[in-house]
Amino acid sequence: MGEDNHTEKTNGEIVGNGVSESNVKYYTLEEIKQHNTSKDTWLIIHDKVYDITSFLEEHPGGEEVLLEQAGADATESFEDVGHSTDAREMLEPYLIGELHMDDRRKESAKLMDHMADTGPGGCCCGADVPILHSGAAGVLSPSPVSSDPGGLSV
Ligand code: HEM
Repeated sequence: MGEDNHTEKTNGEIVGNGVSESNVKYYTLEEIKQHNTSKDTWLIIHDKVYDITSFLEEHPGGEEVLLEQAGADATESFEDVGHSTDAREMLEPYLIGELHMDDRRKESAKLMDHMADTGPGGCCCGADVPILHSGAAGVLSPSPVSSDPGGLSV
C-alpha cells in the first residue's frame, strides 16, 4: 500500500570545489605586534598581513624603513612612497593572512580619514556625458559684481 518512498537525497555540499577562501588566517594586532624584529618581521598593508622577513634585504628602499614599521600597519607609508604595480605584486608571496576584523575596524576608521582624498571609485573625469539637454542645474553663477562690497560705513 503506502509505499513510503522517502528517498531523501541530501545533497551533501561539494567540498573542495576550487577556491576555498575560508582558508584565510586572521591575526590580531596584538599578535602581529610581536613580530617586530629583523629576524621576524610582519607588516600590515591594506588589512593583509605579510611576513617580509626574507624580503628585508631585497627591498629597494632599504630594510630600515621596513623595520620601522615592523609589527604594525604600514599601509600609509607604503602608499606614501607610491610603490609601483611591481612592488604590489612582490607582496603576494609574503602574504600569511589578514588582519582580524575587530582590529580592522579601528584601522579602517583611520583609513577613512586618509581616503577622503580619493573618493570611492573616484572617477567623474568626463566620460562623454550625453545629458547636455536635460538641463542639469550645474550652473554656478559667477558671483555678480556686487555694488555693496562690505560694511564700510563712512
Ligand atoms: C613589504 C612591502 C614592500 C614591498 C614589496 C616594497 C617594494 C618596493 C619596490 C619594488 C621598490 C622599488 C620602486 C617601486 O617599484 O615602487 C620600493 C621602493 C621603496 N620603498 Fe618599498 N616596498 C615595501 C614596503 C615599503 C614600506 C613599508 C616603506 C616605507 C616605510 C617603503 C619604502 C620604500 C622607499 C622609500 C622606496 C624608494 C627607494 C628609492 O627609490 O630610492 N617600502 N619598494
